[in-house]
Amino acid sequence: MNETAKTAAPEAGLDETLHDDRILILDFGSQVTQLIARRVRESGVYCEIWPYSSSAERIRAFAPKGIILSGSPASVLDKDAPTIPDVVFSLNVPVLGICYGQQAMCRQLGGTVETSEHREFGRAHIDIIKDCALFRGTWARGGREQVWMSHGDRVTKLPPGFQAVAVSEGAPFAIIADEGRRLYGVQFHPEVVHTPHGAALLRNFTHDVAGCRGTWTMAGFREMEIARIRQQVGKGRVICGLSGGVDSSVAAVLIHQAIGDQLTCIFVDPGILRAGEADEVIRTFRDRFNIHLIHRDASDLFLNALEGVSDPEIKRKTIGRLFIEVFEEEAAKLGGAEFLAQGTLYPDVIESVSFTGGPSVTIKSHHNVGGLPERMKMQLVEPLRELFKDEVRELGREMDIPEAIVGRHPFPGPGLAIRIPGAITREKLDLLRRVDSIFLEEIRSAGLYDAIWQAFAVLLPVRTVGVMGDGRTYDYACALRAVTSTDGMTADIYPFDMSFLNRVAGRIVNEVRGVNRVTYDITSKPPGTIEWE
Ligand SMILES: Nc1ncnc2c1ncn2[C@@H]1O[C@H](COP(=O)(O)OP(=O)(O)OP(=O)(O)O)[C@@H](O)[C@H]1O
Ligand SMILES: O=c1[nH]c(=O)c2[nH+]cn([C@@H]3O[C@H](COP(=O)(O)O)[C@@H](O)[C@H]3O)c2[nH]1
Ligand SMILES: NC(=O)CC[C@H](N)C(=O)O
Ligand SMILES: [Mg+2]
Repeated sequence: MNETAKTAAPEAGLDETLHDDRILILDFGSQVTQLIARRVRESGVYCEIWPYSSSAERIRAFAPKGIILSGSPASVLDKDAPTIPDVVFSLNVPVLGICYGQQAMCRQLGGTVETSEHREFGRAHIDIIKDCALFRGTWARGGREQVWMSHGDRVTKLPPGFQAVAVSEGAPFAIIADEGRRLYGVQFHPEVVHTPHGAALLRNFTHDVAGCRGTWTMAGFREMEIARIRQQVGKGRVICGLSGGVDSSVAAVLIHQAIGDQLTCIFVDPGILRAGEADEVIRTFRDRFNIHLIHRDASDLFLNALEGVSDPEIKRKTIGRLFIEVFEEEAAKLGGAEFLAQGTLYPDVIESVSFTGGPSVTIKSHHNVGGLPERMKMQLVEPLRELFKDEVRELGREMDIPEAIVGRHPFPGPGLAIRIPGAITREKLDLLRRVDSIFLEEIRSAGLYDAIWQAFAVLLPVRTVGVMGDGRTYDYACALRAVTSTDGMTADIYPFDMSFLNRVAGRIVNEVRGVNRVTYDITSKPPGTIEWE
């Protein structure tokens, strides 16, 4: 998805000694590998996800204190099934195999795996038959525990040195251990919330078994990153596209702390922002930070280029290209800049190195990435490329960035243009701004803003018949969308009370002349995406 991330990924590892407690997660393609990383980070331990096919040299150089093997859609019984690199077992560090990871470990170390009649998907129970370092303090012998399973294969014979420590109906070897070599395997998924004590189990692995101290904090990260930015940039000049959103604001403040006046931020008004947004961003930033900020009104440029464009991908690419053009123009006015700062986050990096390796399908081109590397003369500075969104927020709070910025819902660079299916017009933009403001105003006054990941309105390209004040109307319909999420990769709809939706719909139809119908989008992601285009 993210070309820039592709270039960042190979050396995404931290070479500093500040965080020498690190766990390596080898990805075999499970849908939930990212959750393993989240749980490990939450336990205060730095970790990275690498493809299972990573080279032995890289793995050795990373010097992990422990290795976790993810699940996989593959079966170890498949011809050409992915295998665990030998180096994993020669580093003398603890290893935890999860589901496929357990099965592959068993097979490679001399056990047997078979396809089972007794497939388990979803909630299951395991019986603990022995005590084990992996769950010391959490579970004990004799207990019956709830876990989440998703497997068709199972281990049927253990490799030498291993013992079963827990069993389930479908998996006689639900947890296995070779305590001497510190090798562990679980058939279930401790990383998902449906395994209630899964996080504690992973914490036991990283802390008690692997001996990590849990020193990964945002304060430590900030110091390390400031040093790294200084080293990369030297005396060079950096420009940072500042949207007022969480990622670019946190990146800008961090870079400013590192290199001060060598940084110039550029806020572009592309004419597709929400009501009052440009003023608000400029005011908040100028009041609060002493960072050089250029405000460029490029609304005519963007709106003229988007005239008559109805294809979502063409809209996105046009917007992406114009952003770069404007950044380059502004950089030239400053006498040139060697670096462009971006708020790339870890999910972008992970997606680009996913297990399949090959090009994944393009669902949508994010405005700030498509074609960037070939065109750019500037080198990228991406200080947040190892963080998840909630970590970025924590870092922002650590640096005293106001809650109004840190807690903001994400807003996409292509803005309202991708919330008006079909060609956009100034009239439609104006209608959508008014609908959107009412929706957000009501969300704020109901105290729901922070419980929602992102909320917005979409102006539909359909007119419907209505009756108002005994007269006929023939106006636009709109859709409201509100979702919960932790990283934007998957999302659930926010379950508003009907009375809330009623109130919002009533206000929209009464106050926005030109809109006479309101719907609520109840599609989760997947199968939908968050934005409509
Ligand atoms: N109006 C804008 N002016 C300048 N740069 C922008 C603008 N909109 C987006 N960008 C650039 O595009 C990048 C990606 O946008 P994105 O929306 O992912 O991040 P963000 O706006 O910083 O944070 P958030 O995800 O919270 O909205 C930003 O980090 C910023 O560098
Ligand atoms: O800066 C951005 N430029 C883009 O081109 C873009 N497209 C989607 N988004 C945001 O990403 C998250 C996931 O969105 P989707 O489910 O629609 O892909 C949601 O938070 C979206 O708002 C974008 N952000
Ligand atoms: N979730 C997994 O790792 C599944 C592994 C393997 N595909 C199985 O069905 O058992
Ligand atoms: Mg944004």
